[in-house]
Amino acid sequence: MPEKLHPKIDNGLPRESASFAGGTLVCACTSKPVKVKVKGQIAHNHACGCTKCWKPDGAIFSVVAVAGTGDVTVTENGDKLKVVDPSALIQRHACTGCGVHMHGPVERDHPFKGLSFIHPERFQEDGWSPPGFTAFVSSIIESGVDPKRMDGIRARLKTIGLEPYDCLNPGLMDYIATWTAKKSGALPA
Ligand SMILES: N[C@@H](CCC(=O)N[C@@H](CSCO)C(=O)NCC(=O)O)C(=O)O
Ligand SMILES: [Zn+2]
Ligand SMILES: [Zn+2]
Repeated sequence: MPEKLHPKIDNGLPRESASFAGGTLVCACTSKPVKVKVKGQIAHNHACGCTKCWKPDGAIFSVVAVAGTGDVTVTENGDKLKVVDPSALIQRHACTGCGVHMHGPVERDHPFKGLSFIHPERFQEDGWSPPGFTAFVSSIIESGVDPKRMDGIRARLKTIGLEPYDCLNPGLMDYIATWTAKKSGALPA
């Protein structure tokens, strides 16, 4: 039996649709669900093994992507949202009814400032861009995964096509380093 990682990746990756122009994220509450509108296609979708990202029951990875904060609007029942950890870089707004993280803007001076982290599996619509890599794989041990399972889990991620990284992928790490170099003057701004 292959390792079960997340329901949206265990049986093949979801298909992107060229016509997807955004959609509505809905929490898991059966009454008064929180709804969040996202304009446009999402970017940098990935599986994440960190302890901070919201995961559905039984999953050892989350699936998380970014959208411009200006393209993310809470449209219904926003009074149910509460920031999980106000000291964190990502201000994860969780539903106090069901626990789903609905959006997570980065507001601090950081390369990701102006981006919001969202969980595309909560879209009512299909067609969002599928995850393309896995971040923070080693961090699943912090959630209690037996280190002996790691070889099997990394092998499974590679089979699915989600290259495992222990931080972010080269594209995002270069993005962060470029921002830092421009800030320090090591590269022209
Ligand atoms: N080992 C830690 C890692 C947590 C972590 O750094 N998470 C990343 C990735 S989240 C989505 O890619 C991060 O950027 N966090 C910023 C934040 O959480 O505000 C752990 O597992 O807890
Ligand atoms: Zn909810
Ligand atoms: Zn994470």
